[in-house]
Amino acid sequence: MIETSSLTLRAGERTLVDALTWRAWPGQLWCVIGRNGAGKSTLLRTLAGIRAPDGGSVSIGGCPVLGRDPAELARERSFLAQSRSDAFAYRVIETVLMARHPYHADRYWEGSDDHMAAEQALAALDVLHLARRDVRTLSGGERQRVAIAALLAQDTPLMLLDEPANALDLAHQVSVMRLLSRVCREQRKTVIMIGHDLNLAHSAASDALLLMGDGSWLAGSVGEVMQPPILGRCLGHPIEMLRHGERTVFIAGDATTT
Ligand SMILES: Nc1ncnc2c1ncn2[C@@H]1O[C@H](COP(=O)(O)OP(=O)(O)OP(=O)(O)O)[C@@H](O)[C@H]1O
Repeated sequence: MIETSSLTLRAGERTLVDALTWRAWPGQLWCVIGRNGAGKSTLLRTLAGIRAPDGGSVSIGGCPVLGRDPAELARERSFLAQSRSDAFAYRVIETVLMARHPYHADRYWEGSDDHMAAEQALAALDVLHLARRDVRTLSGGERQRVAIAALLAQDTPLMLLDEPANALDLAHQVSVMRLLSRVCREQRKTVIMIGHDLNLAHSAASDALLLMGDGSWLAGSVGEVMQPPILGRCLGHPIEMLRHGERTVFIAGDATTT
């Protein structure tokens, strides 16, 4: 479980998040929603313990994230950054095996269990066939799926993902959302992801945290907070919600009619 207490985040003169007191439980998949610059990535980095809060605190499993032993923290939470650069010619399998290092207390080399976890994660992301490739030769979407595979292989109770659907084609956007939803449900993990696609978010998430851009925020179940008037205020554009069979579909409304 991750929780924040009166968490405040600032950037220059702006308050991005004001006094966020919030909890996410095992089995929940939260989507963080807000317009560009609202503070979503800043929040996710703070939840991961990579950035210090400007006020308040973040705890994972009941212990503050700041000051935690890095190896211990890496067994508690994994983090997918919005972008990455590959300076070295690692093979795909090696980049995923690196995610297993938090489990190596007294050895450097990976064991057969690590190889199995890495290969299973690559297969789940449909990139096992790329295992021997130099990561620098991958397409943007392939590289993103390898990064998500590394997160799965890290096998932490809490997964934090900054725009996991970035660079993915439609089929992989849907399959990655289904995968995250499944690991949440079946393995009782907690997933917090940032996403700009309301339809993907609604299809996968159980809960949503809306950052309104002025420091205020709203947290609740998807049914409670993913409502057109609230989303419209959050995103600065009218949103319409349609029913299509069993599905809920969000579309951008006509700004000139409001
Ligand atoms: N060092 C800094 N000084 C001033 N402003 C900063 C600094 N670092 C970040 N910011 C600002 O903080 C705000 C929040 O940035 P953040 O990356 O968290 O936004 P975001 O909601 O993830 O946006 P996006 O949807 O574009 O990814 C942005 O307006 C950014 O320009």
